[in-house]
Amino acid sequence: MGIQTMMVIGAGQMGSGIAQVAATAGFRVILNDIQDEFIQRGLKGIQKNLTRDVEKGRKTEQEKAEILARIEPSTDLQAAAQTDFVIEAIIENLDKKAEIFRQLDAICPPQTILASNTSSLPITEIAAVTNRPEKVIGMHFMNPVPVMKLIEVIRGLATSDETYQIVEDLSKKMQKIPVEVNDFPGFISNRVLMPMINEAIYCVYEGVAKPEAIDQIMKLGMNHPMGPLTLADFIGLDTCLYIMEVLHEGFGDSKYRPCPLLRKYVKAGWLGKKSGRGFFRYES
Ligand SMILES: CC(=O)CC(=O)SCCNC(=O)CCNC(=O)[C@H](O)C(C)(C)COP(=O)(O)OP(=O)(O)OC[C@H]1O[C@@H](n2cnc3c(N)ncnc32)[C@H](O)[C@@H]1OP(=O)(O)O
Ligand SMILES: NC(=O)C1=CN([C@@H]2O[C@H](COP(=O)(O)OP(=O)(O)OC[C@H]3O[C@@H](n4cnc5c(N)ncnc54)[C@H](OP(=O)(O)O)[C@@H]3O)[C@@H](O)[C@H]2O)C=CC1
Repeated sequence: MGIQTMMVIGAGQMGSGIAQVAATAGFRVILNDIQDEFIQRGLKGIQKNLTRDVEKGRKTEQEKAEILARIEPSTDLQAAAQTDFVIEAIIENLDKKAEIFRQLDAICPPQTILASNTSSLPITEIAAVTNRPEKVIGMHFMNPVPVMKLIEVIRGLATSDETYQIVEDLSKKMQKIPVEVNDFPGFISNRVLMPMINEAIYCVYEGVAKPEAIDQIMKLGMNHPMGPLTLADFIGLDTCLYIMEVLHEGFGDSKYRPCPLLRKYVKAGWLGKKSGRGFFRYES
């Protein structure tokens, strides 16, 4: 199956990054969100990244213009009827994702593959709301999408070999490296990463050290490019909390309990970099 047109649903930090790499790989991309304002914000980010590529001599002005011209904004989910492939990147909420997949199943032609960029939610359950579970798969990009090489590809219980192969080929076409995992809460990436971040938050909560010190220890001592609290702010504290809740509920093990300080920050609207404040402060 030759993929020509894809839809990316959710123009937040992940969706806009995915649209950028897909358009750069030559695909026509319909970038969908509930409000045009969010799409315009996503497009602005893509434009900024491409301008930096031009300034650094990695792309020409013409290539930049061609990539941007391949991205079409749309607030109408019905536009998915024209697509061969859909990647959903809305907020990390099972009911909201299931609702989108239910609608997509009714809108899209039967051959269209429906992928989710979920960080932790069960692909098998998302697939089960559709009449095409063999064509539903997890395609988990890492943040920042234009930079990070990995795509964690998650096979739901019913995902077919053909669907897996198409996603593996597509990932390579987007200059990424796909790695296959099975469908368990948090998959591999966030089952390993998020408890470390949660533990770093417990260290703040218990007054073991200041956020700056915790990050410095992990950067200088473990060679992490970002400390865990800066990384949590970068991912989004709401997303971190949702993922911890999925791990906690999915495994029923208290070792995954989200730190109360994480809950408090999210309730206060301190979502990290995207809201201007999390463990650290950011200028918009
Ligand atoms: C939650 C989940 O479900 C899964 C996840 O995604 S978990 C998060 C996974 N991501 C990480 O762990 C990221 C950890 N951090 C890093 O790797 C690095 O800090 C970083 C790549 C983000 C930035 O690197 P840095 O060396 O500190 O900064 P900087 O020199 O500004 O950037 C390095 C390059 O990345 C690019 N870059 C940085 N941030 C970017 C962004 N948001 N978008 C696009 N490009 C970006 C820069 O342009 C620069 O490119 P060139 O050198 O080619 O010009
Ligand atoms: N942040 C990260 O580091 C990573 C996140 N992910 C996953 O990617 C997904 C998106 O995360 P991220 O980009 O960070 O989140 P953001 O909050 O940046 O973006 C989510 C976007 O989806 C929009 N949205 C919400 N509901 C709908 C809907 N029904 N239809 C269309 N658009 C909708 C939101 O609009 P509004 O603002 O109005 O809600 C927002 O623009 C999540 O599943 C997350 O777990 C995966 C890898 C890494």
